[in-house]
Amino acid sequence: MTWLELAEDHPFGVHNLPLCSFGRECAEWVGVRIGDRILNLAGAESLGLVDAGGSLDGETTLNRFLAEGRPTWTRLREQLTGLFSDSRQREKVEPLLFEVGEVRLGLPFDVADYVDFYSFEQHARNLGKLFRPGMEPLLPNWKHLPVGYHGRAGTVVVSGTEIPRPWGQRKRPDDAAPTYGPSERLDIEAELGFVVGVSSGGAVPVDEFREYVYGAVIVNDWSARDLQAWEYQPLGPFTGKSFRTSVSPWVVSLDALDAARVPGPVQEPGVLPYLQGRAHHGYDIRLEVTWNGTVVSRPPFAGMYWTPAQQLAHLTVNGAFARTGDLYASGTISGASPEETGSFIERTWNGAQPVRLSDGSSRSFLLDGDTVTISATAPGVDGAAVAFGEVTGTVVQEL
Ligand SMILES: O=C(O)/C=C/C(=O)CC(=O)CC(=O)O
Ligand SMILES: [Ca+2]
Ligand SMILES: [Mg+2]
Repeated sequence: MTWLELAEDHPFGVHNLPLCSFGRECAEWVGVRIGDRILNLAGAESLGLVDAGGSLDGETTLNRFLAEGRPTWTRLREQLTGLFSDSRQREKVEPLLFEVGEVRLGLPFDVADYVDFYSFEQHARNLGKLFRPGMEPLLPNWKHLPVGYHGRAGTVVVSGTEIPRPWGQRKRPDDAAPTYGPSERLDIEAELGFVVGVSSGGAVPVDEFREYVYGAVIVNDWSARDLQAWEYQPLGPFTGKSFRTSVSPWVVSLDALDAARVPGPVQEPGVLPYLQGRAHHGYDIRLEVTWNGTVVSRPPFAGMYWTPAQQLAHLTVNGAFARTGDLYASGTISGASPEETGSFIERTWNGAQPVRLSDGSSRSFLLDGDTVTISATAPGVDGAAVAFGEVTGTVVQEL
């Protein structure tokens, strides 16, 4: 129960409490969403209403708080639950509340490194068929390690940021030589991104996942398929993906996702010991992809082959540090049917089966002016959903 007059099952109720960076005029703070409002956490800590070791007071991004680690994360969650449940706190808390619709939402944390995996089997099979026709779609390493690459942290942007159509080299099938120009096959990738809080000195075992990772955001890994297809061999994605990557403004904690945990998939062949552990579990998170207002797919995260704990173990197994603010994305989420795919190259099967939008037009890849919005929810306690909010972006012509 809360004095905030929220419906019991509000998807941003006391069971969720996602963190953000927000601002008004020239001021900026860190905050927490409750219902359709945001509590100014920087202000709350400076007034002594919460205590996160000074990591919120005066801060405009979550990095210092994320670096504090699990005891502080748990304490803040308990303190906030207390503040929002105890009606005697109302008088002190209310002046620090802002309507979500009246603020500007920023990138919630400074992104340190950005890694993107390729961990959904159906997606890997689909892209294998589309990029390497006639070959075995799943390459020999795929079931032994979570395939991934390092992306570009500096071009991760918050939801609502415009996406200029990237230009680059592409080689059209009938052309003898590559040409330079705007991408003609601009696509999305619907993913979840996990946010590292605590820096590691090296390898993070599967079972220490919760000590290092704070929570998750929705990711749209915009992808220019024509640039990608021409440039990617043998080193992997480069300018076809590095131009922008959008994230949702709310960081949902692993604590809020406990009720959504599902067993990790059975992995056959078995994996090496460093990829094993009890924390090998997934999450039942359901995404929805909307193209100019028409829902075109509902990708199911629960079917992910490599789990977030295994991905972190793998990306640090060589002794690489994980750092506060690292973002590692799951890979495109694509279930078995076209209506569950997380990219348009799969949804339209390379343009062979365009999708019809509610305005009567049809699409294969993105046109200038198109808007894509990805939302996500997970089951929470007592039947109340945990919302991630959304990540949205509109493609604009680069002048
Ligand atoms: O198989 C390929 O060559 C293509 C791979 C990608 O496009 C990367 C990708 O989709 C990563 C992801 O799952 O998001
Ligand atoms: Ca991707
Ligand atoms: Mg990208």
